[in-house]
Amino acid sequence: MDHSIPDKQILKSEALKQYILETSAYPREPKLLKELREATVERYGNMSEMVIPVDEGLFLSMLVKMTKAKNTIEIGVFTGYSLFFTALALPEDGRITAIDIERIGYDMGLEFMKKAGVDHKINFIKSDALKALDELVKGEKQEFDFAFVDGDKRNYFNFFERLLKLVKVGGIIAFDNTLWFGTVAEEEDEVEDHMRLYRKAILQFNEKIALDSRVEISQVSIGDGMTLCRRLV
Ligand SMILES: C[S@@+](CC[C@H](N)C(=O)[O-])C[C@H]1O[C@@H](n2cnc3c(N)ncnc32)[C@H](O)[C@@H]1O
Repeated sequence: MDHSIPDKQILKSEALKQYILETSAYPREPKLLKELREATVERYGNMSEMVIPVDEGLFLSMLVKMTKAKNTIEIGVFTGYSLFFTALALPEDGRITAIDIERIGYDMGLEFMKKAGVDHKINFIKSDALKALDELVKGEKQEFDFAFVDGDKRNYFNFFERLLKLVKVGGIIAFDNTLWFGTVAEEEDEVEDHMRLYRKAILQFNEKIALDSRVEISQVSIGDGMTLCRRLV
């Protein structure tokens, strides 16, 4: 009999992903978030895949609560599914600065956030994220406790440099999609052309961040991969 320990690869199949979603994620998804997720699928079809999965949303919510974050920042809003999770997790006087180059998706999500009574926590900035971050760095000093980055993969390291100035020492900067649909572990010629540009950017980002002594990191195998960076200096 083979008693060897199997690989620590948790998601072996699509069926296992569905098991996680159906057993522990969907039953815990707040009603208005479910409505927003479904409305996003209806309006955006395949593009709705950009939204973080429900289990990752629940993880994000728990991170915000565990770190007792009050002032947070998000890059890449789309229809606001991850933003909504964060806004619900924040205390009543919490604040989230949300940046996206487009506003149309946010406006759709905002209707659901208003119904939940959390819209007052959100400061939406319609801008290219790098430009907005540079302005925040130059502007009146403010410290964020937590950051979630989910937009413009090519600029992840540039965002990281700015966020290191904006997030407090001990604060968390979380980067989404750091496994880029699993393509980080595939050869370039196995990867579809339209996925290659961001795959390359994510590969470079992952290598750089792994060696960066200014942060402690943890690569979490949830959703499409989430890398947590805790600022050390
Ligand atoms: C993956 S979606 C965000 C999904 C969202 N976090 C969620 O889970 O519901 C990425 C978003 O980043 C935005 N984006 C892309 N490039 C950007 C840039 N340079 N500056 C700001 N936002 C950008 C896009 O408009 C898009 O809405």
